[in-house]
Amino acid sequence: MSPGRSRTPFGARLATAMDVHGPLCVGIDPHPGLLAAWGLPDDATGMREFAARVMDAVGGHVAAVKPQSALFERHGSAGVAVLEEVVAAGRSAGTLVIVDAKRGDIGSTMTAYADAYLRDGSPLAGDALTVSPFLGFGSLGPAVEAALATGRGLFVLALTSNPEGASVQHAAAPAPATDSVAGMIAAAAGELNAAELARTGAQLGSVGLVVGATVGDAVRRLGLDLAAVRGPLLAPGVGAQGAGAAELAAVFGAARGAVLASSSRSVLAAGPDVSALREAARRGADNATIALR
Ligand SMILES: O=C(O)c1cc(=O)[nH]c(=O)n1[C@@H]1O[C@H](COP(=O)(O)O)[C@@H](O)[C@H]1O
Repeated sequence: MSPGRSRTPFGARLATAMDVHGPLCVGIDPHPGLLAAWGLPDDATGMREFAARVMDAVGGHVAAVKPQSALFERHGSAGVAVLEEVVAAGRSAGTLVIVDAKRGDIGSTMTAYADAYLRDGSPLAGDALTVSPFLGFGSLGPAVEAALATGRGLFVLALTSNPEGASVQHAAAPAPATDSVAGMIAAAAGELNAAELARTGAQLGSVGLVVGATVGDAVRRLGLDLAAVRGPLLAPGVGAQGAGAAELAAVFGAARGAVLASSSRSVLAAGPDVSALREAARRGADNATIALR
């Protein structure tokens, strides 16, 4: 894939990858407990072997992988070097890499995060980045600009899978708006996608949302029109956090065609055997395909 402005936008690349492999993203979360279960040391060498096995198993076989940055950062620069290797392995395998670093900062420092995670040639730049809009959606401007300029994508936290998220994300926006905070985030992403899709003619924009598969009836209760976002909807919470096929179908309704279900521990628990991992990912993708049909 050639870097730079000529690259097909992330939303279009993700739509193709989901068509080919099914709507599953495999999270690469080297938790200490998983390293122990795989007989690996809790250090950078253990994480390197862990990540290499996951990439051997699923690289070229799933729509996307999502390395969780904090779990690599635990081992400092040696751990971050392993994260960089995962990004490079995804590129070699032709598998989209969503770096889950949940970055968000005031504009001037957001520019530096954008440079680290969304610039061609940066060793930490995958195909998309998770970002936090809770310093104001506008603070993400430098990331939006960098992502769209380089054919990358963003997943903006909107309705997160953890129970504590509701206390902020379900809150009503300040008057005169009537939307919830999550609704305002969805609307802002939708505006960016409308502009991108008007330019490119693609079906799916590059500014996605994170909406946990565990959020129950929140989408309906808050009146969110997720289909109107016209961007990908990353749905963590499938597997270890308790959501399954029924929850995926119920949470996303008419927007289900844009959903990329995400599972980490429930797939990784099948390791360390590479073929067992690949089989677990296959099963996850098949289940997501059926649930979101
Ligand atoms: O942005 C994320 O990836 C994310 C958002 C969210 O709302 N909930 C959530 O669980 N995640 C991430 O998704 C992964 C879920 O892992 P499992 O619960 O093991 O499938 C973790 O890496 C979380 O940090």
